[in-house]
Amino acid sequence: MSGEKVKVAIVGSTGYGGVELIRFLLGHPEVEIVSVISASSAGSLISEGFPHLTDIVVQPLDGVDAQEIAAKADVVFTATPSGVSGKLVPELLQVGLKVIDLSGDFRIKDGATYEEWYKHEAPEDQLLEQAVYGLCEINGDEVARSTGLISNPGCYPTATLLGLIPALSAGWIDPHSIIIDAKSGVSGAGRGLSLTSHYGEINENLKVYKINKHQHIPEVEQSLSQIAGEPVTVTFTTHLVPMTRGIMSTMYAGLKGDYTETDLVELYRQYYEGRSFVRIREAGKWPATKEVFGSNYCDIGFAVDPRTKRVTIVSVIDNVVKGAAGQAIQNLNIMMGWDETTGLKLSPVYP
Ligand SMILES: NC(=O)C1=CN([C@@H]2O[C@H](COP(=O)(O)OP(=O)(O)OC[C@H]3O[C@@H](n4cnc5c(N)ncnc54)[C@H](OP(=O)(O)O)[C@@H]3O)[C@@H](O)[C@H]2O)C=CC1
Ligand SMILES: CC(=O)N[C@@H](CCC(=O)OP(=O)(O)O)C(=O)O
Repeated sequence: MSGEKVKVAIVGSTGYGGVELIRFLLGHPEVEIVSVISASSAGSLISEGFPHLTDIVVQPLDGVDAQEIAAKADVVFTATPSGVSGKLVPELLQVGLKVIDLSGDFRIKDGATYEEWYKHEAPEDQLLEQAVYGLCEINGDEVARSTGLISNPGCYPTATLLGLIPALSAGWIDPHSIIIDAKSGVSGAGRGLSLTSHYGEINENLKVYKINKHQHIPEVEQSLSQIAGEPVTVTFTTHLVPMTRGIMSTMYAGLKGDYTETDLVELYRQYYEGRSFVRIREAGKWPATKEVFGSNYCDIGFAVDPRTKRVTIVSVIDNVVKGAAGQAIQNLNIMMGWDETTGLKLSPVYP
């Protein structure tokens, strides 16, 4: 491999976010994966747990050691659970690594709010301040100027914020009327075993969970409040659906004028002009999760009800790609000054 490639390491490489990072980074022309890391399986091959990577990833898993990672890599992705990232990331920054963290630990700027929703200690204020919230299409400029810590957005917030921000920022919707009804496939819960994602519990079932208690609520409210210039609260309800990948966020808001679906399509197409990964459906057409499966796209469609003066916005992503690994690589691309689509130009898997 070329010595000029950027050397990357992946902590949490044995999780769903980690293996998806491997899948995309193997095809990325500017990077070399120098270390795949596991806290529990160091020394073994990743293909023991993931046979689909047999003969593809042949280097044994490394242990979690900041100095060793820094000796090999320039950039490290931490695809680790919340609570774990909060403790590990400061060590990685201290040894000079650039870090892209996939957990929720550095997304909330206010430590007390983080502790209220995540139920464990927040990282230091200085790091929360330093972390750039990497919602690429909205904060790309900040990502490009980052000093070394990117906090990758949550899966639900990515679909939701990309769906709401253009209308909110144009002043077309009432910030106090927003209701979000979001649905996710089970891979959103990670690879760990739990009764919730057990086949017999999820197959032929539709479950609502964490009503008014979901940890992504303050993340969504933080961004919407910044855009609106005033505190915004949302009703946010999450559901688990019997599929592996995919998020659909269906959002309802009161319209502040007689805007049509065609107006919304035009507004959003202008807002996301030049951004390859957001696709706006024409008036009267709505996206489905299969239309983004395995890809870094976020597809958005609208319906306006003139009777209720409300708009319904439908936004879909693949939670493991645009909601995690794909957006993390998009952030790497922007941080390094590469085209944001580098290594990510895969069309969705269909059917
Ligand atoms: N799945 C998704 O759709 C999304 C996930 N996220 C976030 O991304 C992160 C990773 O998620 P996901 O891959 O789904 O989770 P998984 O549960 O599938 O994987 C997490 C990985 O973290 C590793 N890990 C656990 N404890 C430690 C530790 N103490 N030190 C180092 N590594 C550890 C584990 O590997 P090992 O024991 O081998 O080290 C495990 O493979 C989480 O914070 C999650 O919330 C964000 C958006 C979407
Ligand atoms: C289906 C499912 O269980 N999804 C998870 C998403 C977790 C996640 O991505 O967590 P952070 O973004 O906060 O790190 C959940 O709802 O908690």
